[in-house]
Parts: sequence; structure tokens; C-alpha cells
Amino acid sequence: MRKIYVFDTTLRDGEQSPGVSLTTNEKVEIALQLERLGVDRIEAGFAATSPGEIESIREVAKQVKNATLLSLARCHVKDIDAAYEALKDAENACLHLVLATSPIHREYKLRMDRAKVLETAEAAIRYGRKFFDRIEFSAEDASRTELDFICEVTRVAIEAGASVVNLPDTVGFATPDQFGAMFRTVKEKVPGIEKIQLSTHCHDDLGMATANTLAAIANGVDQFEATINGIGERAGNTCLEEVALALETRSDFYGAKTSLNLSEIYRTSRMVSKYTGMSVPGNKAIVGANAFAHESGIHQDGMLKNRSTYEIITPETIGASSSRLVLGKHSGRHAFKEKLIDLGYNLNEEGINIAFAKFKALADRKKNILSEDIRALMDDSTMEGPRPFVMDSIQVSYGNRSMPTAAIRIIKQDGTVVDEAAVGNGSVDAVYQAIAKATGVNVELDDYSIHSVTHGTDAQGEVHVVIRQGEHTASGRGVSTDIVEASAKAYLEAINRLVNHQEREREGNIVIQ
Ligand SMILES: CC(=O)SCCNC(=O)CCNC(=O)[C@H](O)C(C)(C)COP(=O)(O)OP(=O)(O)OC[C@H]1O[C@@H](n2cnc3c(N)ncnc32)[C@H](O)[C@@H]1OP(=O)(O)O
Ligand SMILES: CC(C)C(=O)C(=O)O
Repeated sequence: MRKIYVFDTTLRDGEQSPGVSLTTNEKVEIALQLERLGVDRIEAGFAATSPGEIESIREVAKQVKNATLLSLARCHVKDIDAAYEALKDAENACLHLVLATSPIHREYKLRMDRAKVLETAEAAIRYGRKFFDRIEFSAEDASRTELDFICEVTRVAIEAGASVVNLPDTVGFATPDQFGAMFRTVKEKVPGIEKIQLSTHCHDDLGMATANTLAAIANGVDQFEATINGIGERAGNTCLEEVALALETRSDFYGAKTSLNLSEIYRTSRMVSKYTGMSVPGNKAIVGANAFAHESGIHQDGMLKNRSTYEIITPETIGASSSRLVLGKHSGRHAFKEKLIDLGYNLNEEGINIAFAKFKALADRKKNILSEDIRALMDDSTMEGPRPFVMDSIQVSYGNRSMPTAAIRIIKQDGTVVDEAAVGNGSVDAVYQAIAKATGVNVELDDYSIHSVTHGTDAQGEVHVVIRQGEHTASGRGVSTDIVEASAKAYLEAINRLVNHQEREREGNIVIQ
């Protein structure tokens, strides 16, 4: 298989993301992690930017031992001198020279004609060669440059002594077919092209950076340039991890491989996100939080039967912990049952069906169903013995200038439906008064406590109550995303327990404490 060199520019183009500025220590730590990841080349910065940038590149150069280090420089003597100043102690250094070649950049930005561009590039490469054995030359905005001129620039760069020629899609304008064809033409037409390496560098303005990079690789480039998490100027650069995993997963098609240690990808992605402050979207390919999470029942069932049904990469490949089956509105019985077993519940089919129906009802109201929610749900549905009263519906009217009112519908064990309403000091009190009227059971509330099962505004509230009737006490527990409903459930459960106990006591079976 053909080896593809990986050029990481997280510390240079990645740092060009608006709002990102890395300290020297952060650059060093990221560079060392990139080395562990196994990238071949690290662009540590753009030395002419500032004295601090020279210092950072120098520090990175002191510590990185295996990868080749680069600094970007315009075709200006002072930029090249700054790059040399930063890289002179590096074990393996390469100067990265850039000059735009497209008509738009020539006319408006550089104010140079074709001949001047060729002359400037050639002079800069020759000057750079006095200090550097290796030079990469980038023809900025190559994808919007006339093909014949790209070939000419490449020829001049080779003759002047460049060892890598990079043809970037600077503004993310290329399409995969057009971009691939550009490299094919350069390879066919430029004399001496076999003496150097060809490189690609893409931006994601139209969301095609990865596709364009892969098209370039399919058409013979030797190196791709990219950043971790795809950060970079405007919409960002090609995502290093996406291309790496595409080459790995579709080696049947590309017949090319990198020397990357793929199991370091996840760690590198987290580090870059932490130091740049640029969070990784959940649905981001390869490294997003949802990249190995499965929410829908049909997918979860497939995953439980065989992971390859819905995963083309395993999380272990990139060093992420494991695939996740996320319980939610779209989950099915198979995943739910698996979760119950995981949590230590051993239910028969009927029990699972009852619990599953409650789970679906909860999922309609709560976005993330966590293990704690399932436990609360299971405990909520485990009251033993008959239920003298079942709550059918509840309605509460509350306003800070009116008396809270509650209306409740209770179904008795014999099927009788009872509707009652009551007012109270607060919503919960009104509900408890209405329950007392509907059940005909009058008790004192000895204790009431509430806590949140999980976090967030849609978290479930868990209410515990202890009620008393003379010497008899009973406790109840209720869980719901609505605390008034949780309070009603807890109260009714306590009443049911009290009534059951009294019933059994009358039958002489037990002694109530
Ligand atoms: C495609 C890319 O990502 S290229 C890298 C972009 N990154 C950066 O620009 C980050 C670091 N840049 C900086 O700190 C500053 O822009 C510096 C230090 C490089 C230059 O700053 P200044 O000298 O103040 O110039 P400024 O940035 O305003 O303008 C750029 C000048 O460079 C010229 N220029 C642009 N590209 C090149 C080039 N590759 N080679 C030679 N000259 C160039 C422009 O035409 C302009 O020249 P002018 O002043 O004669 O009009
Ligand atoms: C310096 C070059 C490679 C660049 O960043 C671009 O063209 O986007």
C-alpha cells in the first residue's frame, strides 16, 4: 500500500480560527500529542507573526524529536529569516513558503502579474534553501488558478529546489472531480514531478474538505494537510481524523495508508478542543459524542445482535471508550431489556412490558433517560399487593394571587370512578386535600421530602412521604418530571399501603407498626 504523509497544521492554520490563541505550553503539549499520534509533519506556527510565535515554535522544536517541524513564511526575506530563527535548533526542519497564484489574488491582493509571481516564488525558494534542506512551496488559491499556470508554478518551484509542492483549495471552492483532475494534470505535465512530493490542503467552506482531500489522494498526492477536529480559518480545514479513518476503513478503495497510531485520535481531539476552547459538535464524524451512540430501537437491536450492523468503525480503534446504546423515545424493547439486566432487574415478560410502557411515557416527557431514571421508574412500579386506588388524572390550577385548586380522578379497585376537587395552601396541599376527599382516607402528613433524580430542568423529581393515621404509619414514593404529580403519586402510594395493611390487620395477618 502507498504511504500517505500526514502534515498537521492545527498549531498554524488551526490557530487561525477566530478567537483561538495558544500559549507556548499548550502548543508544546499539543505537538507532543501529535507526535504520539504519529503525524509525519507538524506546522508549529507562522514565525513572522510575532516574537512570541518565534518563541513558541522554538520551544516546540526543542521537544519534538520525530516529526519534521515547519513554520509558514510569505515569500519575504524577513519572514524566511524569522522562520530560520524559530527552527534553527530543530532536529528535522522544513520551511513552508506560500505565495498566491490565482488571478483574483494576483490582481487584488499581491498586485503582481504571472511573471512577478514566478520570479518572487523562485527567489524566495532559492533564498530559503540557504538555511533549509527542505522546502515546501504552497501555491495559495491553486484551485482557482489557471491549470497551465499551476503547472508552470510547480515546475519553477521544483527547479528552484522545493521538495514538496502543495496545491491548496484555500477558499473551499473546489469540487472533488475538478480537484482530482488538477493533480492528475500536474502529475502528467510537469517535468521532474517525480522528484518531489505533491501535497493537498483544503478548506471546508462548502463542506467538501474531506471529499476534496480524498479526491487528491485518489489522484496521486503524497501528503495531505489537515487539522485535528477540522479547526482553522473560517469554516476550518480538512479534518485529519476523517481522512485518516476514511483511508483506514476504505483501504480497499484507496490502497493507501498513513503511519498514524489511530488509537491516539480521541485523546488528541479532546486535548485540542480543551486548549482551543472549540467544542466538538455531538454529531461530528469520528470524534463527536454521538459518533458511537445509538438511540433508535431498530439500530440498538441490530447492535445487540452484531455491532457491524451499524458501526463501520469501532470506538476502540480511535481510543474512545465504548459504543453507547442511549435510551430515549426511539428505543425498543431489546435495548430496554438489556438495560434492565445491566441494572440488576430480572423481570418476566409481563413485568418488562409494564416497565417498558412506563419508560416510553417518561421518554415522551424527558430527553435523556439515565440509569437513575430507570431505577426510579422501576422502584416506582414495584409496589406489592393490590392497589385500592389508582390515579387516573390530575389537574392543578395555580396562580400567585389565587387559591391553588386541584381536581383529581381516582379509580377504585371495584372500578368505580371518583372525581373530586379541593383547594389548598399550595398546589401540593390542594392535591392532597382532593386525594383525601376522593379516597375517603384522612391522614396526617408526617414527612415530605423531594429531590431531583438527575440534573437539568427536565429531571425527574422523587418525592417521599410518610403518612399517619392514629398509630399507623405508611410511606410512599413517587417519581415524575412534574413535582406535583410525583407528590400525588407518593401520597396515593402511601394511602394504598396503609389501606392494605389495615385490611391485612383486620384479617389478623400482620401487626402494623
Ligand atoms: C492562506 C493562509 O492561511 S496564509 C497565512 C495567513 N496567516 C496569517 O496571516 C497570520 C499571521 N499574519 C500576521 O501576523 C501578519 O499578517 C504578518 C505579520 C504576516 C504581516 O503583517 P503586515 O506586514 O502588517 O501586513 P498585512 O498582513 O496587513 O498585509 C499582508 C501583506 O503581505 C503581502 N502578502 C500576502 N501574501 C504574501 C506572500 N505569500 N508573499 C509575499 N507577500 C505577501 C500582501 O500583499 C500585503 O502586502 P502589502 O502590505 O504590500 O499590501
Ligand atoms: C498556507 C496555505 C497552505 C494555506 O493555508 C491555504 O492555502 O489555505
